[in-house]
Amino acid sequence: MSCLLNNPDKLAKAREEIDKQVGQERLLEESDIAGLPYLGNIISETFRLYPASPLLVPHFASEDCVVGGYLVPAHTMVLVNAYAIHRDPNLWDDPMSFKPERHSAAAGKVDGAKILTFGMGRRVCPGVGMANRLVAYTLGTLIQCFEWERVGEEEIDMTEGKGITMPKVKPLEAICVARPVVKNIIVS
Ligand code: HEM
Repeated sequence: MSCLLNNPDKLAKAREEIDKQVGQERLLEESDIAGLPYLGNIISETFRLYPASPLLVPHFASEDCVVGGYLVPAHTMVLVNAYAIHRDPNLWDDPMSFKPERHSAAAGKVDGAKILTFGMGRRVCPGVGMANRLVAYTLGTLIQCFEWERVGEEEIDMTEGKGITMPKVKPLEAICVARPVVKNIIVS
């Protein structure tokens, strides 16, 4: 939501997609999510720039192994810096910009190996499907039901605080105004 408030054109595009696909007469449902690719692109782009677990979870080499050409001796703790990989200019065009369009089918499929928000391989997060659905369902419903605006002219402060899940230093404050669907649902 912070990224969208700093990029109102992207928020408007997501709202248009939801209005076209779902409308204002009923609430968005889980089954609508597959038909909302732009919403999915927004979530992928947010997970790229702000992975909730930027160093994933510590791994431990039980025996000597070679990863990407580097010897990892037995009993070494390995941390994967997903945050740095997701902002690596060798991997991403204009890496610091919030561009959901880069994940679109039209832009070509993003190599899944470049996005490590949920880890990868044998210990990949088993909750990935549930997490993606919940985030899409929640964000999609917030966009469908309310007009969102920044409190003032200033951009939302995205400064990252201390902590393993990268909290924002300044919690998000925003203005929301109910859209017609809220009245339609409550009245009916
Ligand atoms: C946005 C939400 C979530 C994010 C970003 C996330 C991210 C991660 C990451 C980075 C790991 C470590 C992968 C690794 O070892 O390299 C992990 C592991 C795990 N996650 Fe999630 N997760 C999310 C939601 C969930 C949900 C909803 C569940 C359960 C319903 C879940 C259950 C687990 C479990 C059990 C593991 C340990 C897997 C293992 O070590 O074999 N996660 N998650």
